[in-house]
Amino acid sequence: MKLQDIISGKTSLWIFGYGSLVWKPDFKYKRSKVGFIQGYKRRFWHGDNFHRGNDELPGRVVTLIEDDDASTWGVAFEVSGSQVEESLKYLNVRETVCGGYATKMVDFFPEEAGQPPVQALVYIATSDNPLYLGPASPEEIGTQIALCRGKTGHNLEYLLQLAEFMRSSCPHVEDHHLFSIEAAALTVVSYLLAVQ
Ligand SMILES: N[C@@H](CCC(=O)N[C@@H](CS)C(=O)NCC(=O)O)C(=O)O
Repeated sequence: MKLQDIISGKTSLWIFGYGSLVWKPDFKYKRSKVGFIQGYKRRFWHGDNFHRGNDELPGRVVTLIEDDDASTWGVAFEVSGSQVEESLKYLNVRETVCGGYATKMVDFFPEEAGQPPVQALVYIATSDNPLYLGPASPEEIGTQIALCRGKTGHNLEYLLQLAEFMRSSCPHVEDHHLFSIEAAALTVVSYLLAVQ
């Protein structure tokens, strides 16, 4: 895949989303496919002081951690022609400038049987990123998410929308990390509502 061919619109570009992009891409695309990438696990180990948190109370959003035995399910979006530049410009601000994510090319495997893998662009926040928060228990992460909000909305929305995507579009995938955090966050929310 040559960058020149993509920019000139000769070939399309696939962009893989595994967090907010799966339920809110907010850029124009030609088509999308559910599928997975190999060699990475999705973890709520990245901080967010813009979209879902602030400097005092950073939210938690997902990133990808290298793990040869893991795969991460999400959605790949195909962009072509003018959509390429438009989507990359938009994502550069949303993901890189505001979110601290860097880009990488990976193989994306569509869920449909017999479909060959395609190269896809993915946004990953690495552990050397100043916003990186690292591992914590589901209870700690769930509590942080239940209490945080930022310029785009509540951190809880970010969590619940991703959990709902996985249940509805990837029902065969058991994502213990995601669903244990969802359960912990909902426990905190039900407690806060009960003591109101
Ligand atoms: N790069 C991942 C995660 C993207 C993500 O969650 N990025 C945050 C930036 S910190 C975002 O776009 N948030 C928008 C929102 O929370 O609505 C993906 O492909 O979905």
